[in-house]
Formats: sequence, structure tokens, C-alpha cells
Amino acid sequence: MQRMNSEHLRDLLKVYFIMGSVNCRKAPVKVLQEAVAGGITMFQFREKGTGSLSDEARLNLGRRLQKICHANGVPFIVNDDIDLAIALDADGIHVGQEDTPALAIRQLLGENKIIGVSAHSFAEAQQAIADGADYLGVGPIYPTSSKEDAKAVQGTAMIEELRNKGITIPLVGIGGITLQNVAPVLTAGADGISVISAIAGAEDITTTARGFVYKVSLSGT
Ligand SMILES: Cc1ncc(COP(=O)(O)OP(=O)(O)O)c(N)n1
Ligand SMILES: Cc1nc(C(=O)O)sc1CCOP(=O)(O)O
Ligand SMILES: [Mg+2]
Repeated sequence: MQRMNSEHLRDLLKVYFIMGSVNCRKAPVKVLQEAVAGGITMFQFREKGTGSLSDEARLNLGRRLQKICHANGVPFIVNDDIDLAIALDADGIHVGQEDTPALAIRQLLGENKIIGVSAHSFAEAQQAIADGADYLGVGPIYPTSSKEDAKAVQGTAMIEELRNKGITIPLVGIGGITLQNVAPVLTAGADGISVISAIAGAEDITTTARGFVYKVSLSGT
């Protein structure tokens, strides 16, 4: 089995929607269906935080969301939980610096799964790449209320630093990204953006997702 081609992955990362049941104001299945209709390019199931589902309920919701992704050609990524990723045979997993190391995950999942790693410094980015990461998540770019333990806001400086120091692998910005502030993230060198609340909490989810697709297309990445 082969690792996913980086250029293909760059395309898939353009509008990367992340969501769990606690982020939704209506049924999660409906939220994802509407986001998919708007053209999201990748999805991460992040069932995390106060009131989140566990055990069978978590697995069942994951299954239902995965079905929607597969029916629409959208890769389905699991956040943090390697056992859930394996149980669902997800397309990949995203881990942070406090989660299972990417090296162990790569050894466990093999080459044909997507592994994303959060990086907050050049050293973390280098280590993630050495460990087999396919892409990096860099944030928080702007203030966010979707992650209780978010690090200090860094603006687009870390994305610029990583690119200036020669990091070329696919990279997304995350944290507080909206239709109004997305452009600088792309100008700084991100291939795409990761969004929870601006899409999951939108009045019109489909139109908002479509708006992100349009704004990312303007950047020419
Ligand atoms: C695309 C993407 N980037 C960063 C994160 C954050 O991961 P992590 O630091 O492990 O924090 P949690 O999401 O697990 O709270 C992400 N999930 N996705
Ligand atoms: C899951 C996550 N990770 C972050 C990081 O900085 O690594 S910020 C964040 C929350 C993103 O949600 P919203 O789009 O609602 O701000
Ligand atoms: Mg994590």
C-alpha cells in the first residue's frame, strides 16, 4: 500500500470540516449532510468535550457520519481515538502533541491511511514529518471557543515560519477561522482551512460551506 500523493491531499484539505455532536445545533447527520452539499473536501469526527457521546453511541454516530462521507467522496478522519479509527476503518486519524505519537500510529495503521498531526513549532513540525505525518494542523490562528485547552493565539506567524523554514508538506490553519478572516491564512501558505463553529453553528450551513470553498478557490492554492 502507498501513502497518499501530497498534491491530491492538498486538494482534499482545502475545506476541512471538523465536528462532533456537541458542536451541532441540530442533528449531526443533518449538519454533515448540509456541509457536504456545500462542498466540504474533508471531514474529521471529533467527538470530544462536555456532553460528548461515548462507547456504542459514539461508534454508531461515527458510522452514520462515515456513510455520508463515503457516499460523497469525502475522506473521513477520526480525531484522537485510534481504536475508533480502526473499528470504523476510517480514512485516517488526526493527533496532537498530547495524543498517541504519529510514529506509533503509522506503524499500526500502515501506509495507506492519512495521518494528520498538530504542530505549534518548527521542531514539532520536523518531528511529525519524521514520524510519518501526511499533513500538519497549525493553530490557533484566531481566538476559538471550540477547544477548551487551546494554546495561545498565534495569528498566521507559525504558518509563515514553517513555510519560510522549508516545510513543504500539506498544511491547514485552524482556530477561529470564518468567512471574514480566511484569506490571510491562505496567503500565509496554508493549503486549506479547518473549521468547526463557523460551519457547524451557521444559520445556513450549505451556503457557508460553499462560501469557504469559493474563498479558498480565490487563493489559487
Ligand atoms: C486539522 C486539525 N488541526 C489541529 C487539531 C487539534 O488537535 P489536538 O491538538 O490534538 O486537539 P484536539 O482536537 O484533540 O482537542 C485538529 N483536531 N485538527
Ligand atoms: C480543534 C481545534 N484545534 C485547534 C488548535 O489550535 O490546534 S483550535 C480548534 C478549534 C477550532 O474550532 P473553531 O473553528 O470553532 O474555532
Ligand atoms: Mg488531539
